[in-house]
Amino acid sequence: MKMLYTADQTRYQRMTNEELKQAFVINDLFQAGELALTYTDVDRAVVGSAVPTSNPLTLPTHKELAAEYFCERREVGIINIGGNGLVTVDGTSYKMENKDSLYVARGSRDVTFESKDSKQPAKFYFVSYPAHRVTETVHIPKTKANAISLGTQAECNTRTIYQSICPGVVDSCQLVMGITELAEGNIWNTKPPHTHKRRTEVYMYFDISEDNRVFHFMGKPEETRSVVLKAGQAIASPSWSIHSGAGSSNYSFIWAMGGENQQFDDMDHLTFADIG
Ligand SMILES: O=C(O)C(=O)C[C@H](O)C(=O)CO
Ligand SMILES: [Zn+2]
Repeated sequence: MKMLYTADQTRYQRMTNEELKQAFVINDLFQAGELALTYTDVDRAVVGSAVPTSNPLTLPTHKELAAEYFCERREVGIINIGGNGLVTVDGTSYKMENKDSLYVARGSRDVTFESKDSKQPAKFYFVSYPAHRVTETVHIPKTKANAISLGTQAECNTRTIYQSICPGVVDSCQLVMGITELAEGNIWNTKPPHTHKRRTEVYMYFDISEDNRVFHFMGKPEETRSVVLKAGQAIASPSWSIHSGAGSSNYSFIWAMGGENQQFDDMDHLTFADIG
């Protein structure tokens, strides 16, 4: 398991592009036939992916978790961004179509990932946080997520937020997770930007072609930096940092949060007059 140690709110200001990427970006996700895991220092989020091809892949435990099995004291949110697949939790199999979510509760012993067709493999993305109580494992098809439409074409930020793991949909411990999809011709997410000191967040961008990029803005509002990301890369956002992006085309991203509360709307909103 890789470790991601993020930089603090003074040090990031002096970093080069490459140093910012090393401190905040996870860039080894979605390798065919592999399961990847990164343990971060943002609320102890573990960020990973599994792309099963001919064989199923199993969620392993690691020394850093100090646990007999991965979910002994952890919850996991999984979203499939690839072909149809299956996630099996302690003998129960859940069909995972494109953009379906699965919440895996603390105490689940065995978690395995499979693709229906190895030529069009499922691409499972997941984020895990420590969990303080045992809840239930729940499958959330995309159609069951809270769908919130935001933005305007004139401001290039027409988008739909799908909240699939959040209070009212799933009883989770810390985790709040979902997908934001930008409509064609729209490029801005999280506009205007915000922070939320109560929670940290991880964004993973996808559904953008190889020759396009998302310019992700991070840092203290008055001292922002951009990090240029391509499809399949994730970026950790400490509680003091804005997290917003503009793409060279439209795209989607998965956001996941952990921390003090689970209130999606508990944000410290900014205006562009606050951004430097
Ligand atoms: O486009 C948006 O706005 C978002 O997707 C916002 C994120 O979900 C977020 O940052 C929640 O705190
Ligand atoms: Zn946020």
